[in-house]
Amino acid sequence: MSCMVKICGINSEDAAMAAMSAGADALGYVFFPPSPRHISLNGATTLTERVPDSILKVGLFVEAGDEALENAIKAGRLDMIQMHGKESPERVAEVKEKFGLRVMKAVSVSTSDDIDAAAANFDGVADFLLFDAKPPKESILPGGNAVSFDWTLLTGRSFKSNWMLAGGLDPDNVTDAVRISGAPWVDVSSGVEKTKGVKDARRIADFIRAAKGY
Ligand SMILES: O=C(O)c1ccccc1N[C@@H]1O[C@H](COP(=O)(O)O)[C@@H](O)[C@H]1O
Repeated sequence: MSCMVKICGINSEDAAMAAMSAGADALGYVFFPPSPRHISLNGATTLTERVPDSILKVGLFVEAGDEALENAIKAGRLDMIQMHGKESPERVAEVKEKFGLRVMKAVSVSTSDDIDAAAANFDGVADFLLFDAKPPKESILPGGNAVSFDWTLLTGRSFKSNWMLAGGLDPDNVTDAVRISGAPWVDVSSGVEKTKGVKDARRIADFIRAAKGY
């Protein structure tokens, strides 16, 4: 078992270095001010200078407008836009066309109907689908809540778009998550932190080792 890994919520040089030296395939920058992982445009510019082109730089946005996208794309030299709000299929297609970048659409999952709806609306429209758990009612964040969903909902499913599994993954459960779901990619934030918004180098390394089956 081996899969590709995105470490999300990278907001310090230590975190970026820990992820890259452990073998991360993609880094995520959160451009959503309410998040404890939020990174400024200047912060993204500084970090990106240390990231080789071989590592995918993904900007996470929640219902962002064109100007915010444009500024962050330039600052972080982004390769992919992660849309983690209630964006429509039309908006996904528009952003792809306007900015010429890959787009990943996050989908909140609690039942198989949610996966069917995502497939109907976004499969083949977004370059990547990102299956994440539905946020708890009290959360102000649409993701990054350390909540998982039933991975068997994805067992045996295939999509035209590439896809990632997210939500409550950590070094202890990612092996099972990949085996059960068949995910080609995993995405993690909370599960590799020591405190909210602060990444833990050891947990990042353990997570990547487990996901890739080293
Ligand atoms: O990480 C955040 O703060 C965040 C904020 C707003 C939307 C999404 C966010 N994170 C994404 O949520 C999933 C699951 O994260 P976790 O591992 O359960 O903490 C992941 O795709 C993050 O990129």
